[in-house]
Amino acid sequence: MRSHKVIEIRNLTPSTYIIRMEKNDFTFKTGQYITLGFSGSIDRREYSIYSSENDEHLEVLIKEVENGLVSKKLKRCKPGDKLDIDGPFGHFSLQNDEINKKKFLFIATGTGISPIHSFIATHPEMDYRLLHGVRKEEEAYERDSYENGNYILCTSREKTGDFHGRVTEYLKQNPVSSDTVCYLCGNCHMIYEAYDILEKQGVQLGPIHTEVYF
Ligand SMILES: Cc1cc2nc3c(=O)[nH]c(=O)nc-3n(C[C@H](O)[C@H](O)[C@H](O)COP(=O)(O)OP(=O)(O)OC[C@H]3O[C@@H](n4cnc5c(N)ncnc54)[C@H](O)[C@@H]3O)c2cc1C
Repeated sequence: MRSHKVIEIRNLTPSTYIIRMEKNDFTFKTGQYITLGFSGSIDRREYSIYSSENDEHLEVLIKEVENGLVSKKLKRCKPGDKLDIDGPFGHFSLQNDEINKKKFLFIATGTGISPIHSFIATHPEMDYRLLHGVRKEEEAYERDSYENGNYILCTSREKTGDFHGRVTEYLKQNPVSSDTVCYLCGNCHMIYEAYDILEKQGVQLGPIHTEVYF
């Protein structure tokens, strides 16, 4: 376990924030996650790494969960506080031999965009489309990080996104070519449904990568 000093907190919405920490000698493969909590506390939770492999600091994107213990506490952390990190963990990662050869479709709901942000920030030259499913437009976390036209915001509660409806509805109306490599990250309902739709569209199931948050 390592202790990392908080550098800054970036509030993206009233409930969602990014914690930037010192990286020290921590290394990870883009797509992996850490466990995070205040130094000395036994309460820790898993958070995907938002920053790129090459950034000089480490960032996580967190949504405060109603009645949540750790996501609420971390929202109150301040520059200079020490956080304990364990990891990196997980196998949600890109295949080196595919990165510059394949077409990618990333499908994320809510903060499930975090490891995808890390993929794209680490490999900005990738050929990708990103479907981001949220309730409201304000949850389009730092959409300027993605190349114009590659990011499609699907809003289910407002008509303010690029598409009004869930990512799964977008997928049904906009079929995917079978040579696409798909990565899914977010809530399990979206993942199960999107998986079925992609299977019916003939996308080989091997290259579908999933990460279920809870
Ligand atoms: C591999 C992995 C990566 C993750 N990466 C991220 C990430 O990058 N950003 C992020 O914000 N979260 C991420 N999570 C979720 C995170 O680990 C916590 O579960 C979340 O922050 C809630 O913790 P808490 O202590 O605040 O809530 P808890 O005190 O554990 O739970 C309080 C209540 O909220 C419910 N709940 C728990 N988690 C959620 C949730 N995510 N949404 C809605 N309700 C919930 C519980 O069922 C419970 O009723 C990830 C989870 C996993 C497994």
